[in-house]
Amino acid sequence: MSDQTLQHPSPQRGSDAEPILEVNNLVVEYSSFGKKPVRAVDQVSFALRKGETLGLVGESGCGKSSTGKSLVQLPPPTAGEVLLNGRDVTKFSHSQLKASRREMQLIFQDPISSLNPRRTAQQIVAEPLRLMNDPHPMDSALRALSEVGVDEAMAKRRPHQLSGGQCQRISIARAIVQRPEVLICDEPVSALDVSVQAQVLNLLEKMKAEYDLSMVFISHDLAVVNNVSDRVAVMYLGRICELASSTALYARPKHHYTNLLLSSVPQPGIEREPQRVASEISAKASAGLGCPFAPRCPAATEVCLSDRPELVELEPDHLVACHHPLEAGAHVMPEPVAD
Ligand SMILES: Nc1ncnc2c1ncn2[C@@H]1O[C@H](COP(=O)(O)OP(=O)(O)OP(=O)(O)O)[C@@H](O)[C@H]1O
Repeated sequence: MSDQTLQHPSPQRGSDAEPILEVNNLVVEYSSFGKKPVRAVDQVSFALRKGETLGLVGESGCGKSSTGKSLVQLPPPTAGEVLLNGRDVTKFSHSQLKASRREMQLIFQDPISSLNPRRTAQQIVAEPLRLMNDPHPMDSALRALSEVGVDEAMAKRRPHQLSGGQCQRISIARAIVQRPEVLICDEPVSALDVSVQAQVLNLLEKMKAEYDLSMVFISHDLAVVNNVSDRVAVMYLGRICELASSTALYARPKHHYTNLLLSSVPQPGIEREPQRVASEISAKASAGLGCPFAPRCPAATEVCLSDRPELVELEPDHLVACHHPLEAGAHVMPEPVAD
């Protein structure tokens, strides 16, 4: 298989697989002086099963990055639990947190700016190894870099002398040498040229299999998320609105927002009508009650404006937060609400 072709993820992990990470009622708020705090993440709960890749998808600003960063306490969440192997990292002391950071590594979107510009690739990867008391950190760094496809000549260069794809390989090596159990990848390929995206995704897959990692994969790109994930959580305005296996979610979405996202992926030869929404529903929903998607939802009714739907398991391993979930086989654009 060519290095540019996307390989498929490992076989799906069953719902009985043990969770390595459990997130309960996570809230992230940003405060700025004299202003009302912005609630970026609102009561988000999910479990990451051992060995799986869980995709986190949604439009820009829905809270994906805030969720990912708060898992590694950068910054810590405003409320909620983050249980790594059953231990709540939000309650950790400074030294416990330092030790646990190794277990959960974050890969950032912009690889060049996430690396120290004054260090060579080899020094960057050697740094955590030194902290881990590796007796030969520079040699080990070189081996780790070679494993991710960075040769000795490139290892002597600084980030600005390398391409985005090469820098992302260095970020992956820096994370992997710390032998994490969980990798949180925040839009790891969206800043890269399309031609190198598949190479980096394949490298992540390879590292995941080799080092027995579990992964949270954050992206706004539905196609990328589908390719790499065992299960997918869809976020809308700070909340998870649907969570299911990638096969079920893409073939039989139950939430109208997931359906809208899937329908807006351009398909050759298919033109879709834009959705219209009743102005009365828009006005009521902007009061902040009920379902956050109601102003855009073609199926919204009174109950959607007054009661916030909880995320419930409608089918085995398929969770939806909706008062009027789509029936099986309804993966088409529903009729818009009349004005
Ligand atoms: N440091 C911050 N201070 C204040 N508001 C923030 C901060 N970071 C994020 N936000 C706000 O929180 C909300 C969620 O942002 P977040 O970056 O988590 O979303 P996202 O889904 O990852 O979007 P994107 O893909 O565009 O990064 C947005 O309204 C954003 O403006």
